[in-house]
Amino acid sequence: MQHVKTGEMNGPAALEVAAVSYSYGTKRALSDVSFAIAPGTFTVLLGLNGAGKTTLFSLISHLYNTRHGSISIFGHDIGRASGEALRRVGIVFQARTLDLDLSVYQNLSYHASLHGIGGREARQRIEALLQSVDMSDRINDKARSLSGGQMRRIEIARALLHRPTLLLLDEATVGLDIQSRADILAMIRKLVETDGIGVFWATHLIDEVDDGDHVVVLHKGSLLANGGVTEIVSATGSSSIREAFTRLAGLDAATAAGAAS
Ligand SMILES: Nc1ncnc2c1ncn2[C@@H]1O[C@H](COP(=O)(O)OP(=O)(O)OP(=O)(O)O)[C@@H](O)[C@H]1O
Repeated sequence: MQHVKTGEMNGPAALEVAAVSYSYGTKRALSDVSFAIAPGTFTVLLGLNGAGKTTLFSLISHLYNTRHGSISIFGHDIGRASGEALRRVGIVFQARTLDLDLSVYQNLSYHASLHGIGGREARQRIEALLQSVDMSDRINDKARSLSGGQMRRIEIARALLHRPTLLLLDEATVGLDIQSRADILAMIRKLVETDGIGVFWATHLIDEVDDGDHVVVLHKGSLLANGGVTEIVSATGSSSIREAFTRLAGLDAATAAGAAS
């Protein structure tokens, strides 16, 4: 297997993962993973099922303790200064997490109050965010009545309520139709452009990667590449990111094709 590491950064990284390993009992899920992502960029965490993406997200969000290695967010260590680190992060988990029996507004205002945001301020933020995810007309509807894509939009709005500077999304488009997938991805890319929010987008879908993206390639718990798409493509002597990924992960054609859709 080839390994590609590229890219330099000045100042504190939005996210720095240093020599992180994690095991479930005897099952090794992450092996000595190190990379950093710059503030305000769209970075793709690309890996097939079982690569370790959700495990890494669980460590970054402090659901699991990092026992080997360290993780910091804008220079704040997730173990030693978890409050400082986590208030800069918004997270959309792979599994659906809305309370189906509450309205859209109630789901969001509950989350706002967890962050100490209440009253008129909460209402204003909720209305502005619902507008930006194009869901204003559903504010009083029960979450249960929304489609999968609409629920994802509400989860994204919720993750942005406390104004994080780094947004993590774990397989955010899973289970959605092609149009909803494209809409959600475009919406998130626009956030990076207009609001300067950094995004760390985990996916197994190579067609979600754009030429200008930073990509972190994870395979069977190991980091295989970390850099710009064009850097990774040229460093592997490939003609596309799909071919680069196939080469890096040592995949056969059938497995690589499965990463397309
Ligand atoms: N709770 C657990 N107990 C034991 N092994 C686990 C557990 N969770 C994950 N694993 C294993 O750890 C490895 C990484 O899993 P992880 O869910 O992090 O990968 P992933 O890239 O998110 O995959 P997917 O896209 O399928 O969610 C896999 O081999 C998986 O079987």
